[in-house]
Amino acid sequence: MVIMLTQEQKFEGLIEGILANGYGVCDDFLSTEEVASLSTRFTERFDDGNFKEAGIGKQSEVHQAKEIRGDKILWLESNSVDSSERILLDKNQAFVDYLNQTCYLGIIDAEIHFAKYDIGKFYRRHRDTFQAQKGRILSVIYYLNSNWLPENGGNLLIYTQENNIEKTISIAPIAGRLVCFESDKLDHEVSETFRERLSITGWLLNG
Ligand SMILES: O=C(O)CCC(=O)C(=O)O
Ligand SMILES: [Fe+2]
Repeated sequence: MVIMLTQEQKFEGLIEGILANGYGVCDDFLSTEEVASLSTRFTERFDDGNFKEAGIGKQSEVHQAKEIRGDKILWLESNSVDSSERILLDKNQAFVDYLNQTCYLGIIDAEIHFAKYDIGKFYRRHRDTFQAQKGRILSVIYYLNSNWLPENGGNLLIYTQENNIEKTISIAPIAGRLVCFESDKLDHEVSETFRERLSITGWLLNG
């Protein structure tokens, strides 16, 4: 039997995960139709030619960054009027409102980008609050990859501590899934992908 969760139950599940383990995972956070609409928009915007190689700090460091991360990104405008982008921005905002109401996180803004990893690309182990990225409290990643198979690689690896022993959690970037974790607490990486991998990554900011 398929159990359909309400949006509120999905938010609760994510928050429980973060409190218990440091990260939350919610499948079907985006519906099949929403994934399709966002994927089409993603491709349109990529084809416009405005995606940039992602950096790891200042723009001048993009060159060295290639050893560390290989994705191409495009930032979303928070006031976008595109209907597909609004689906994502409004759902993200609904989650922010719920977090603020129930956990008093004081989130006042979000920065969100499309990210495309071509075959052979990866993002080495890192934390999301390096250098000037203060104010990031939660990282959110929405995945858009239908029919993702284990042999496609490209997993999000999250490193957690259990009784001082490091544990690696491997999460596949499957369509509709949202992963959320505290930006300053968890090391994570994207393992090499063997298929084009599309996602939308955001940071919820309290300053
Ligand atoms: O795409 C992912 O699974 C993680 C991406 C990531 O860690 C980042 O952009 O900082
Ligand atoms: Fe990250």
